[in-house]
Amino acid sequence: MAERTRELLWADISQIYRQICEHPFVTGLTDGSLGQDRFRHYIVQDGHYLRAYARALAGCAAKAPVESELMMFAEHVGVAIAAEAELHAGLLAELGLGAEQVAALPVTPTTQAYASYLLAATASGSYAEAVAAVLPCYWIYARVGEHLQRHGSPEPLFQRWIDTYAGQEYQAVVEAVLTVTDRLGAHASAAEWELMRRRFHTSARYEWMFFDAAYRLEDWPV
Ligand SMILES: Cc1ncc(C[n+]2csc(CCO)c2C)c(N)n1
Repeated sequence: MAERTRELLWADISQIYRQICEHPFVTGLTDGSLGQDRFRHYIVQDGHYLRAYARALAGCAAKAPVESELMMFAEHVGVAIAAEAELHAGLLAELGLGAEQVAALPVTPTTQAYASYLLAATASGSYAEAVAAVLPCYWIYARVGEHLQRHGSPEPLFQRWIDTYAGQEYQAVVEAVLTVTDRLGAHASAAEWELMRRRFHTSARYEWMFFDAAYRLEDWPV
């Protein structure tokens, strides 16, 4: 039997995934060496990212051909806004930042680029393209969460973040999206399959860049 879409897609980004696991931001979460300033940068930018991501998921929901998938993506919109916002508010309070201070911190270049890319891909592409674009966010975090859980973190703040993505509940969410992806890939034309691969690969690159931007405390150069 031919390989499933998920295996073909993952093969394209396995190198990027390894580079994420080896990135000093990610290794710093488990060995405790990640500075709080870098984690704070990440969490603030992630708040901005999640608001855009929720809209990208709403784009997937709007394009879904069946009600079960419309409901699934619509539920994930709620999760991205509510559950993660709660995690962020808790983490930011512990990092000494209030909601007003956070709102005053602008979107930085990589966040802007990734968010804009997702919104464009989900607004202008087919359903299959849209799902391929949002998939790395779900899938890479599930894999990174599992990876980090095996090591654990000496820093309770980092461990809380790890627990969110390594949990069974979250892993089941990702499996449901992968099931949709497999079906879309199996029915895609050659041209549409190439677009799915490209969207998936580009978003995976942005996932690496997102960690890297936080590590560099990225800001606008001008
Ligand atoms: C840059 C970045 N990429 C992925 C995630 C993880 N994530 C965000 S929303 C969502 C699905 C619905 O909850 C998942 C898995 C993140 N937080 N930040």
